[in-house]
Amino acid sequence: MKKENNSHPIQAGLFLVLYVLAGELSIQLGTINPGNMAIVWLAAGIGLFSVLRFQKLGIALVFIGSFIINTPHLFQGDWRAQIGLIALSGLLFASIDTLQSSFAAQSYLRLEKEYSTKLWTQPSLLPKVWLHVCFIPALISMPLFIIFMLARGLIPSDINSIILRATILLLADTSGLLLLTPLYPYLKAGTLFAEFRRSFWYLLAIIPPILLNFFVLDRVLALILPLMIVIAVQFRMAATNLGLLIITQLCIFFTVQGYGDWAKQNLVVSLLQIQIFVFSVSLALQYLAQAQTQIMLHREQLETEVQSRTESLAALNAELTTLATTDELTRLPNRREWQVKASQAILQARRYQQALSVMMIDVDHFKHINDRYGHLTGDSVLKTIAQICQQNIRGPDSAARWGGEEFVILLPETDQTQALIVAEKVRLAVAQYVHSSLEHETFHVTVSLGITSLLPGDTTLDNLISRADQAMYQAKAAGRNCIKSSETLSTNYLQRNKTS
Ligand SMILES: Nc1nc2c(ncn2[C@@H]2O[C@H](COP(=O)(O)OP(=O)(O)OP(=O)(O)O)[C@@H](O)[C@H]2O)c(=O)[nH]1
Repeated sequence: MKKENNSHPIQAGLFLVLYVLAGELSIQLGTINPGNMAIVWLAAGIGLFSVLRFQKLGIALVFIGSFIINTPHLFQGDWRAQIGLIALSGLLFASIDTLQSSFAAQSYLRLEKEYSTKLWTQPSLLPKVWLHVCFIPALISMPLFIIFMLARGLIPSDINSIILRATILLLADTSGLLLLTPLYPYLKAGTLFAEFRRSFWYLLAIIPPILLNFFVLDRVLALILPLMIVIAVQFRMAATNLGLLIITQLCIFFTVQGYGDWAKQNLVVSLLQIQIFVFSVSLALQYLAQAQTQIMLHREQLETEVQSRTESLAALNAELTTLATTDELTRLPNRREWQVKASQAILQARRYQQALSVMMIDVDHFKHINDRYGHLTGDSVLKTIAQICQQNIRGPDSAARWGGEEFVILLPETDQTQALIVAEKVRLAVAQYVHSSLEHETFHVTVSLGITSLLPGDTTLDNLISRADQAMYQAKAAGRNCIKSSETLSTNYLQRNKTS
């Protein structure tokens, strides 16, 4: 904040210098005499910047700047004799310039408030900016200048000469505003220099065709148009106006020096033609630059939209996949998902002649648990058993909810003996777990387990499921809370284990 305050007077001083330089450059490059009327009055644009940036101080800057530029050009003959009149004329000139800049700045702020960011991205708003910020302020100040200059005898009073000068004056002020106004948003954002650097080589490339036009062939000017179109499309508003500034200044300079196509005519007509050239080219290029900005913005919007939609679609897909493959209650893989995995595991086990076992688990007297403690407690029991199954298997194994109160476990690379050990771990863990009802009643639950292992004749998962199922029913028949294997060996092993 402090820095801003300190830099304020320095910045204001720089703007004053810039205003005077721009005005003097405009006068020195090409003027219509008598009357010292610049062809493109760049000071009008700098005046607009000053008022926009420094408000009241900016108005004072324009007044002082205009007085400094214009007063020396009002001297005619012996200045000592008419010093009072010259000073008064300088003050009047400065007042008209200040009025013009203030009016342009007010219109600019009004439009900016009305359209905010759209003001510089909507090509359809361009005519409005031209009219309100560039043309009307110039139109208001022009008659005042003409009347004043006629009164002081600074311009001829014949009607043709007045019309010509009025037109030149109007176009000069309008084009000064027109070329510089679009640069203000960049100046405000502090990105003008960066924009200039970005487009530097393209802007430099404009100069050779212009030199060629004025020194070698008169028609080469058309060459810069494709280049300017590229600049407008590639770099948009700031570079377009910087390019237009270069073109305009060089065209005025060389024409006044007597070079090129325009110079062959009457100089006044030549300069008028340059003004018209500036207008038509500016209109087309500024429109193109803004249309391109709009296309870019639309593309960015579309890209963001597509990206966010792709992301939400991916999230939705992931959710759908989870829903399609997971059991909602226990969060274990569901039957379909497990069947796919188990079928693949069987293929692999057969291919590499590896062992594989399947375990079927059924909760004992689950109907009774539901009836006694309620379905919510029954659900909680199923979730706990699912967790116990998960906790007692290894990474490559896979537990799933088969349906209702039944679970399955796939045990790749596991033979009958190893499968029995896993089954026993599950059985014991379930039997030892203390469940609690909603009414805080505690109870135990047991499971009956059937296991089977892959046999050479097993071509499908159904073979194993059906054997594991039968073994599980045998466990139920044998009094529940026990393990039965589809092979006699394991039955003996378990019976031995149970009695021990
Ligand atoms: N709470 C709850 N109950 C379920 C769920 N799925 C199935 N059940 C119940 O589980 C019970 C299974 O009963 P049965 O098939 O008669 O078997 P059981 O009572 O466990 O008897 P055995 O299997 O012979 O020991 C039925 O009452 C079903 O309503 C579930 O997701 N939540």
